[in-house]
Amino acid sequence: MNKNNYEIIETIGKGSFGLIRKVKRLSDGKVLARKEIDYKRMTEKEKRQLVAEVNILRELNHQNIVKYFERFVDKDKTIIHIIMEYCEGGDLANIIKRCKKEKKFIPEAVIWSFLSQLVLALNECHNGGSGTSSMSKPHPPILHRDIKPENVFLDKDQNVKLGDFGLSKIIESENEFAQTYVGTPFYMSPELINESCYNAKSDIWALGCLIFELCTLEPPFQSKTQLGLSAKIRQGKVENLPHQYSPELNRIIKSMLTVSHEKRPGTQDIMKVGKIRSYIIERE
Ligand SMILES: CNC(=O)c1c(C)[nH]c(/C=C2\C(=O)Nc3ccc(Cl)cc32)c1C
Repeated sequence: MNKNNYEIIETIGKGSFGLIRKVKRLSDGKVLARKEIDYKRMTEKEKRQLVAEVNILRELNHQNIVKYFERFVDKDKTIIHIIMEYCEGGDLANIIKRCKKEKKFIPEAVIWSFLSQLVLALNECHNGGSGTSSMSKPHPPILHRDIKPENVFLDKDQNVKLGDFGLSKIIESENEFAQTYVGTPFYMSPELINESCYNAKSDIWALGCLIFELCTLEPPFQSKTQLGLSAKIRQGKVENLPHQYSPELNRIIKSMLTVSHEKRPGTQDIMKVGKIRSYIIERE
């Protein structure tokens, strides 16, 4: 297969990496998304990360992770094309933007549904394909490392899809951790500010920030300066959610924003929480 097997419908996203296009597969008319990455100016390390991203996507097969179909390289233009599932609902950053504009909060039931689906997606990554609704072959733990509203997508049925593993990493050995920090400063965890290692609980922190932002339409920690932001993250004081949200939702978000990553819950702890456990049982 090559890029001529697809017809471009429109450009749907732009990022540091390149473009995301909505395309139609000519063989059967299926609508898909094509991420186009120009590797011309990439360092060897960035090229290795790009190969890692594709290899990770190929390993993961889960209904809450964007599905990978194929990839091909256009050597003349030094562009790699990654074909993935199309998510008609776009990303959560746009949902948050629209809610702010319309001064509307997201209903609690939707928040629980998004949280449950993302915990299942992260469980798939962290626990090597052993989780519920996993269709992946067993694989080493995978850290996403850049969970944020721009990297979470919705399909036409309001199913949530964790996407863009552009900064993700396979942890090949027990003692291996991702060393350098990457990702979004707003969602940077305390352990990273203290120059510790990025680990699975750092993804949980970022997920807690994301769910908090879905409820309040603002990130939990904000400052005009990186220094001020780091101080607030280290302090870990989390405001209560708006009154229409339940104490149970407040509790689970605050638990995910526990400063000590050792005391912070992992995916399997969160999956035991009432409403999430019910969601999982109902879905099986
Ligand atoms: C304005 N753009 C959109 O609403 C939008 C839509 C309808 N889909 C997307 C993005 C993706 C999409 O539809 N499938 C994807 C697979 C992987 C990645 Cl990294 C991104 C996507 C976007 C950004």
